[in-house]
Amino acid sequence: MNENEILSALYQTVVNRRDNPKEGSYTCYLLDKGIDKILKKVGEECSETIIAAKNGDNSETVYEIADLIYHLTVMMVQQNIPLEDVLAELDKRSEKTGNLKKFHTVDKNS
Ligand SMILES: N=c1c2ncn([C@@H]3O[C@H](COP(=O)(O)OP(=O)(O)OP(=O)(O)O)[C@@H](O)[C@H]3O)c2ncn1[C@@H]1O[C@H](COP(=O)(O)O)[C@@H](O)[C@H]1O
Repeated sequence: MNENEILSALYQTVVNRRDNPKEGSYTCYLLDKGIDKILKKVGEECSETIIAAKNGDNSETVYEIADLIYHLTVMMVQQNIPLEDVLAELDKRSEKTGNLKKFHTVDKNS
């Protein structure tokens, strides 16, 4: 699969699982459990990503980032957030450079 298509294919798979539940699907299990379970998993995978990065273990970090992206995708579908909205927001930001001042005006020492 083309690298640029991977995120949208994952998103579409999750939408398909929501619309056509499949036995044995982990995605269906999460969607069935609901938002609290999904957010708990997002938090867990986020923490595991942080720990892997802190340990300097890049292959473990890559694995945890993939877990995090998957669980964020399930969250987006559950919340009816189109992938295009996130991509559009990133694209909008890419038009602007030199953002340091705007984001760091409060504490000059941090
Ligand atoms: N990318 C993923 C993906 N990443 C992680 N996982 C699953 O996420 C789960 C997380 O594991 P954990 O050990 O943290 O959790 P657990 O103890 O198994 O379960 P709980 O804590 O959630 O109860 C594992 O079962 C992984 O297999 C994923 N499951 C599915 N996908 C994608 O979703 C598609 C559809 O999968 P199904 O919905 O299972 O058909 C797959 O082809 C993939 O593209």
